[in-house]
Amino acid sequence: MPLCLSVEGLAARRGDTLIFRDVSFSAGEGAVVIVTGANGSGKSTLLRIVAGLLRAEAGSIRVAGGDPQRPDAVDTRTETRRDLCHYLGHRNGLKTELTVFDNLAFWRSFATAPSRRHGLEIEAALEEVGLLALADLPVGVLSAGQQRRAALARLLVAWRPIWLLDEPTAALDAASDAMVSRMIARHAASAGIVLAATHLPLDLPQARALAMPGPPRREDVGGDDVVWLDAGQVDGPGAAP
Ligand SMILES: Nc1ncnc2c1ncn2[C@@H]1O[C@H](COP(=O)(O)OP(=O)(O)OP(=O)(O)O)[C@@H](O)[C@H]1O
Repeated sequence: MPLCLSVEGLAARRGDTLIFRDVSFSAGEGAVVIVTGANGSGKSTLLRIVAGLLRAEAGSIRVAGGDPQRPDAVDTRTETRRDLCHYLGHRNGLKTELTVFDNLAFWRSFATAPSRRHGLEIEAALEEVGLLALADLPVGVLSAGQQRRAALARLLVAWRPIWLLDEPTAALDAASDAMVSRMIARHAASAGIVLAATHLPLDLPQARALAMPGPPRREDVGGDDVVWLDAGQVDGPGAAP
């Protein structure tokens, strides 16, 4: 059965504020979903919840399907949602004092499931993002755009089926935007799933938009009487349907 990420009736609270509710979508292999919405509408929050970094207020997230016999060896019966996702947040997730190569060597060993096919070799990933010549420099001396490109190379050195990308083109020049579009298209074409929040239009004809609904009005959610599901009812990682 093909891999599928399904989000149903998701709601999120930050502090005392209900940021959004009733967010539902599903994304199968090859899907690219672009999350759109105003500043503060909850795009980052949504990605962090799907990544398993924040609890939802209500709703369910399921990753089901996958075929352990295929070369990508995705097994949603044994792997957690966290294992299946690559999350690229606003921060790059790189140690500034380590070289670009050593950062990627860490991510390659950390993010690769033992049974899973490997991603690209580090040199190939660096070539892909145009950083091969800078492999031996500490990340801290790179420009902001170069650091973002090194972070994008993280996605390539360990293959994980679901990419969760928060403003992946932040700090990148126009030519690099096209590189990100290419990376996303290639990942989708190799049975991956991409959920990306971005303010920039990416050149991805197959992408679908998921517009964040904006904060619910108090009268729409029943004022103080509203009862939200316990966050524990959100399905755990890798739950079967
Ligand atoms: N730790 C927190 N405590 C309280 N409120 C928070 C916290 N983190 C985020 N928020 C609020 O949650 C809302 C959603 O933030 P989020 O970062 O998900 O929005 P976004 O759509 O990604 O915004 P942007 O387009 O500006 O990146 C914002 O109003 C933000 O101020």
